[in-house]
Amino acid sequence: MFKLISGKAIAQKRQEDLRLEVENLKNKGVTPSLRVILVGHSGPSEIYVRNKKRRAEELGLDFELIRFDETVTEQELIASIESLNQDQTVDAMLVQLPLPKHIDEEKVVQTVSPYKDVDGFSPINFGYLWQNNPNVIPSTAGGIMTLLEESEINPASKHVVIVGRSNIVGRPLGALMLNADATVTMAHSKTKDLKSITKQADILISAVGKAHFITADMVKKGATVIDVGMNRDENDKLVGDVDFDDVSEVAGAMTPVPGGVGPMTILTLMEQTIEIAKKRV
Ligand SMILES: Nc1nc(=O)c2c([nH]1)NC[C@@H]1CN(c3ccc(C(=O)N[C@@H](CCC(=O)O)C(=O)O)cc3)C=[N+]21
Repeated sequence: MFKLISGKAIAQKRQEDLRLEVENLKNKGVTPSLRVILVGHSGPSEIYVRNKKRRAEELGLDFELIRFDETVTEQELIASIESLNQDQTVDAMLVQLPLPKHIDEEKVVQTVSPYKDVDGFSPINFGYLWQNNPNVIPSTAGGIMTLLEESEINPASKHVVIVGRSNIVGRPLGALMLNADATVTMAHSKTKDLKSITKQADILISAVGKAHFITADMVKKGATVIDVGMNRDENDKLVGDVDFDDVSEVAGAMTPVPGGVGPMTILTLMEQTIEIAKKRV
């Protein structure tokens, strides 16, 4: 029996509860506010940010996009973050990644106040997460946990294999899975004989960024497969890392792209913005 896990449907279902929460907060005089800093005009970032804006507005959040040209200096960017750190009307912010090469991403991420860091990328929030005492968590990883929970797939005592070790997905997801009592294997580009490892996964998560990367021969029968990839194929169509038609023949449950992890990322971002704002009440 094969189950398609629709992140889009789960996010929609939770969106209504969130809207009511925002209404409640507004009645208490608090409108959760989110600022997104976007540098440059890369196609994918434009789409992700547009989706964030749309969801935020549907919920009635105070949302503002702060744009910089790709020639912005590191100093200018940091000054803008520092002013948001000070701004009492701002609950939460994030700097859309990746940044142009002349800007030190680490330095930028470290400038965001840990209290307003809705992405959970600041070293302090990362540390809390790895100590099994999470505060704000990276939204893609958090969204995947919600998606599994809503699908009644409990990672406890399961073998979870994560392919990809980025700071925005693989690493934080590893921590969340460990916190949820999974046995975790983190595989990556230097892993030898990847297939022998992915084949052992009860839950396989791919966050690699290569179309058709995960094929049926890498998947155990009945496994849950979560696709974090956002790639363009030969025909410029949005596809994940997982060869969907091939893998759906062996997997027990799977997320599609689009409509899988992406909408859950945005939902988690909204949830966490609201959580931060609640502290003001
Ligand atoms: N500081 C920071 N925080 C992030 O959360 C962050 C980031 N940088 N950089 C890039 C990744 C990627 N990401 C996505 C958000 C929405 C969709 C999304 O809405 N996807 C839709 C479709 C999108 C489309 O139509 O292209 C879907 O999967 O159904 C995908 C990916 C957030 N990220």
